Amino acid sequence: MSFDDMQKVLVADDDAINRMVLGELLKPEYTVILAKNGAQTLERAARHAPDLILLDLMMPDMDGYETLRQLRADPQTAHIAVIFISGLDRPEDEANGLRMGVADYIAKPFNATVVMARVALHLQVVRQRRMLERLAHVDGLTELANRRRFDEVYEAEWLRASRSKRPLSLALLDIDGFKLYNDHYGHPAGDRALRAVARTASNGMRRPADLAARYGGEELVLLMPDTDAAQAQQVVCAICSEIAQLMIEHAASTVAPVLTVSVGGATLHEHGSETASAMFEAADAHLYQAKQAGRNRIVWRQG
Ligand SMILES: Nc1nc2c(ncn2[C@@H]2O[C@H](COP(=O)(O)OP(=O)(O)OP(=O)(O)O)[C@@H](O)[C@H]2O)c(=O)[nH]1
Repeated sequence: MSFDDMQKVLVADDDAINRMVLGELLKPEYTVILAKNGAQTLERAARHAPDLILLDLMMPDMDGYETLRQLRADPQTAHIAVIFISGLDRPEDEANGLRMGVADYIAKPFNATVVMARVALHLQVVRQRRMLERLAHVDGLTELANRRRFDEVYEAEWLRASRSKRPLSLALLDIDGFKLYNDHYGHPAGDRALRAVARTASNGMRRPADLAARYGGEELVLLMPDTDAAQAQQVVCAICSEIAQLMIEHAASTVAPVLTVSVGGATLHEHGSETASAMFEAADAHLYQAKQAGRNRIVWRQG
């Protein structure tokens, strides 16, 4: 396992000896981040995105409860698993912590083997949760985001664009004559071609906020926040050329000797007053026009 693959544990304790003991204990197996008070915990949690926080309940200035409340209030740190560590073995502290959603509660003085076992257990839960989230959001064949993920992101980006009056571009990309391709080369070859097109589309998206998703069958959707129509068409045009340059033979195509795609696009502009679904329908109508006009082309509208 490389250093980067190691899960990160943040140890928050005002007592230097406790920090050192816990740090030394965890260091062989995890990347350890130390914090000596609540404020440092919040700052380091946001900066390092640890997988788990061991949080001392009794700290001066900001105690564990308040630190936890502030961690939960920040979307960046809200989902980090927390284990409370307390010098007082009081059942009400344990109950309060669990009620506030902490994963576990360890009473001091702690036993090293038990601490390690509990940390390992909760980090395993974190890994499993991430895997489930990934499975729920990723399309198995193409490994692009799936339709559910796209719907979530599109809704959020559309609201953000309307509020900030920044442009938002959306493109629907559909393989030309894919039924003929499957009929001619077989379904497994169709799957391979679809994966290659998906990879090319995804590689062609340049910014971190861009999203390529599989919308259905052989239809992909590309979402480009903060991108105007001219910029988006440039990106999409480059992706279409890359797809043609894959030179995936398509002998049955009525369009070209290689696999091509058609694209319908729409851009939400500063003055746009439509809804997210109307914008999607506009892109879909343009895809239909691109197909009607002979395929292997892009039709775009600026709204
Ligand atoms: N191999 C493979 N084929 C798929 C997959 N999803 C959808 N398809 C096929 O894609 C084809 C889409 O057919 P149509 O909607 O008629 O579109 P088309 O043949 O591409 O024709 P145009 O889009 O009009 O150019 C169907 O034959 C589907 O079976 C998939 O995951 N793998």
